[in-house]
Parts: sequence; C-alpha cells; structure tokens
Amino acid sequence: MTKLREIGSFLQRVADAFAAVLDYEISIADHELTSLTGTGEFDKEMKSLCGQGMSRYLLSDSAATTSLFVEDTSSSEFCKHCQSKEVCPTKAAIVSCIRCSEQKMGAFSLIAVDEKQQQTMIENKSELMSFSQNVANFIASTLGEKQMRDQMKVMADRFRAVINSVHEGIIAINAKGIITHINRSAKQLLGIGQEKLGEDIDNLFSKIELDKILQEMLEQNYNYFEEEIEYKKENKSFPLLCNITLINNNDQIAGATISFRKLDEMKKLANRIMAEDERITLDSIKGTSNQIVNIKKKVKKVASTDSTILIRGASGTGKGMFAQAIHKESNRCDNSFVTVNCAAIPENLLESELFGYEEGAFTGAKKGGKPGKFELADEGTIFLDEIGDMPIQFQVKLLKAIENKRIMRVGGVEPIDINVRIIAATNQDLDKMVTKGTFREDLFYRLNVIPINIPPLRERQEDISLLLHFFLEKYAELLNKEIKDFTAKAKKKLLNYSWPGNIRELENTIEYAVNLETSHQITIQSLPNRILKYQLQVEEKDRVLPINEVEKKTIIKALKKFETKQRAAEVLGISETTLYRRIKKYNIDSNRLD
Ligand SMILES: Nc1ncnc2c1ncn2[C@@H]1O[C@H](COP(=O)(O)OP(=O)(O)OP(=O)(O)O)[C@@H](O)[C@H]1O
Repeated sequence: MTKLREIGSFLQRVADAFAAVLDYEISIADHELTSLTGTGEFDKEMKSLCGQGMSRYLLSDSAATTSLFVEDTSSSEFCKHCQSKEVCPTKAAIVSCIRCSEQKMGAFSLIAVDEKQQQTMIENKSELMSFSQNVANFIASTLGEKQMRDQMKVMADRFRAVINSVHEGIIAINAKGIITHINRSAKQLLGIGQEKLGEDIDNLFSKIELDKILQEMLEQNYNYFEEEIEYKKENKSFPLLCNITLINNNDQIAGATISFRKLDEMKKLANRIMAEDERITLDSIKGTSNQIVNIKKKVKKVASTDSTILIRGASGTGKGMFAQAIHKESNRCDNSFVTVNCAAIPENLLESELFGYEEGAFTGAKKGGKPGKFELADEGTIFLDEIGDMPIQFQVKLLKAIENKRIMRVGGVEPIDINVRIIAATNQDLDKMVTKGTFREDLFYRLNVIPINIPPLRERQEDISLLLHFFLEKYAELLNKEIKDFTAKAKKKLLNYSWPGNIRELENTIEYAVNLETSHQITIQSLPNRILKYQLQVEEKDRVLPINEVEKKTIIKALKKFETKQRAAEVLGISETTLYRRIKKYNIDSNRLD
C-alpha cells in the first residue's frame, strides 16, 4: 500500500471540502499514478482520467518544477499521447506535487471540465497555482505527521519491549506522583497489576519513605542512586535497591522513573559476579599425585560441614581454586561465595568493607548505609584470602565476629546475625607469625579447625607433566593454534624446572610458549629465558671441575666474602703465606674479583 493511500479517508475529506468551495473538480493520485480520491467524475473508478500525462511528468525524477498548469488539454504536449484522451473530460488543469521529506508521494490536481471553468482557471492562474501547491503541502505535512506517529509508535513498542524484558522493576510517575508506566518485572517483583496505573505512587510504597525522597529530589534536583528503600504494602515488606531518576522536560520536572530490584537478589547477583569463576569445581583442579588426590578426598569429607577451613600453600598452588571448589561441594553452593583479599584492603577500610556501615557513620557514607562482605555472604561462604596480611589490630574484631556469629555495621547499634562458612588461606608461615606475635594465636586456632596444606608443584612431579599438557590443550584451543605436543628437549627443560611460582607460573609459561610457537610442537625457542637459564645453572652445578679450578674458585669466593686475607686463609684452612702463594699461582687480582 502506498503511503498516501494510508491516509485515504483524510484525502477524501480534503477533496470534498475544497470542491465544495471551489468550482473545480479535484483529483488526488499517488506516485504510482493511481487515483486515490476525487470529486465529480474523478472518483476512484476514473483512474486514468486525471491528467495522467501531467502527473507522470511532475512525479518523474527529471521534473524540477512542483506545479504545472495546462490551459488547454486538446493542444497540450502532456495529453497528446494519453490513451484516455478521447474520453477524458479535462479541459484545463493545475497539478501540484505532494512532496514529503524530499520524496514525491503523489499529485494534487484542480481540474476544469467545462469552458467556463477553463476560462476562470486561466484568469486566476497564479492564485490557483499557489493554492494548489499549498493544499499539496498540507497533504504532505499530514502524511509526514502520520509517518512520524507511526515511527514513534514503533519506537514506543520497541521501548516497551526493552523495558519489559529487563530484570529491574521500572515504574514511571508524572510530576504529580501519578503512576504512568509499570513494567513486567515491577509487576512480578511487587505482585501488582495494570490496575495500579493512574494511582498515586504513595499507594504503592510506604508513604514516609518514597514521598520524602521524591520531595527532596524535586527540591534539590538530584538523582537517587542505588539506595535501600523498604517496600511495605499490606502484609508484605522487603528491602529494594532503588535508583530514582528525575525526568526533565525543558528545565521542568516532568516526573521520575523508579527502577529497583529486590535487595536479596542483588546480593546474590553481586556475589555471583564477585565469585571468581562460577565453573570451578573439584574436577577443575587437575592433578593425579597422591597429595592432590588426598586433598580432594579430604575436601569431599569436610565440605558439607560448617567448620572453618585454613588452606595453606605457596603462591599459585591453587588455594583460591580449592576454596571455590569446597563451596561448590557444600550445601551452601546455591548461595554466595564472597572473596575478600585481606592484603588488598587498606587497614582503615577493613571494618566497613567486612562488616558494612550505617548511613551517616562517617563523612561520605552512602545514604541508607551499605552491607559488608559478611552480610553479602550470608547463608554462603566467605573466603578470607591472604589472611596472614590481616592487621593484628583488626584480628580481634574478626575473631569476635566468627565466635559470636554476629557482626556490627560501622556506626550501627543493632548486631546482625550472620550464617557464614569461613575459608581462610595464606602463603605465609602462620606458625612463625604466631610465635613472633604478629598473628593472634586464638584467631589461628579458630581458623585452623580443618587444615589443608597444598604442597608446591616441585614436590608433586607427577602433576607437572599432566598440567603441562592440560594447559597446552587449553591455550592451543584458546589461541586457535594446532599445537599438540612438546619436543623432547622442551619437555625435559619444563620437567626439570623448579616452578617457584607453582601452577600460576606454569600456566603463564605455557600461554607464553603457545603464543610464540610457530610449529606444531612447543620447542625450546618458545620457552622463557628463565627456564632455559635455570637449566644452565643446574648443568653448571652438576659439572665435574678439575681440582685446580675448584681451588681457584674457592679462594676467589673466600676473598670476596671476608674482609681480610687473614680471615679468608683461616676459613680456607691454609696459612696466610700459602694463600698469597696461591693468589699468585692462579693470577688472581684481589682488587677485581668479579
Ligand atoms: N590443580 C590445578 N589445576 C588447574 N589449574 C590450577 C590448579 N591449581 C592452580 N591452578 C591455576 O593456577 C592459577 C593460580 O591458582 P590460585 O589463584 O587458586 O592459587 P593461589 O594459591 O590462591 O595463589 P595466591 O596465593 O597467589 O593467591 C589459577 O590460574 C588457576 O587456574
């Protein structure tokens, strides 16, 4: 259907209205030259009679003019080849182009069908041409408005679909607080229906809360971001996390949108994001060594209890992975797993980060306060990583929270009960720290209920080979490379390396090698220097040296280490004279020992 045809009834009214006051017939055609409406003989049946030749020319791309006047059709060039010439009643005509957004949409024609009309048309030519163009423009603007309305409707439908598909509840209100929109999630979250449209927002939220906030916002013109509002309605009550945004229209507040989610759900979501990797389970922890197999067995046994676990092991041995796997194996697996890196939080923020704070607890405290990590982990697991870095002053507060199963928000007066499973981890020697007094003994015992010690990689040789192949497969796939194996030389170097950075170092090494490797096997050329150098050092150590060389090296070592030759000779077990003799023999320059 052509655009103009969509406003057919409007066109008919236009034609009738103008024909009633003008003594001419009217015809309106679309850009396909189909007559859409007309008066007198130029109704829809007379499709081909409405000055087709003129309209065809006017609507062609080549026509620059927007209006045409033909004073005598019998001699006009436009009508010469018209098939309907014999039956067409048109004596003279003015045709104007209907243009909308630079597009030719159709033609509006004023038609004289007898000589009298023809005469008056000739006499009033310029006024009638301008009138005809104005009517064409009027039709075009109506068409433009309709197109805009259609577009707006499509946009509004799309917008509504988007608004309805988000998980956040969204309610819009006008400046008087009357509800104008409620999205699907809002209906579900609050258990309300469409009938709330047109009601005052106060009927939905407890008066004191929202009314007060909106009033403040309107007065001070600010938006409300992620604040807690208690939804209280009839016998229902639960906290919502709300954003309120004022809608400004030409500097006037036209209303506001309130978007919200249930705080409980937000906590779960936040925790899911904070949980490092949802997919980590015991199966993700690779290793067939006795040590790893036994740790996994232990984890399976203790996961379902609520006892505190202390995981110890060097950096990169997989403490974090085990903590997550324990959570996944436990009955708390559907709830939050919250990681706290004790070393990364500045001492003065530890308390508020872990226990949260109340509104107004300190300058800059958020409105409505903020829950801490313990509250976020409620019903789930909190993983206190790098527990050895927890400042001694804070350790007593942590101990109290663990023992009482309660926390107090900073600035709060009411303690909050928490049901949290604690897993702590460290790569520090906690026993030594306890002896030195830098870690509280009572906290150590409180945490160390179930100890898990992860041995360094060099103590589980069997796992090195397995992990090398595991990460090779992982990164070859990730980096889209056809590398299936290691050359014998490369594998030997990797197996002999001491891996001080444990699995993290091994993983990074393989990622590096897969990146560099251009063949189908990892060669020594793609291994990092430290691994190649390490091999050299080992080889050097194992090399059997001639006695003279050993003696020379030992003397140089002693000269470097001790300030006087007398002391060096003493430690070497020779006289000072012998030492001088050997220095001479081996041509050692005491001033340049490096
Ligand atoms: N047994 C394993 N199987 C597969 N990947 C592992 C294993 N152990 C560790 N990793 C990987 O090694 C890296 C380090 O692991 P993780 O962060 O758990 O170690 P960590 O002991 O907690 O380290 P840090 O003490 O430095 O925090 C991670 O990328 C992890 O994916």
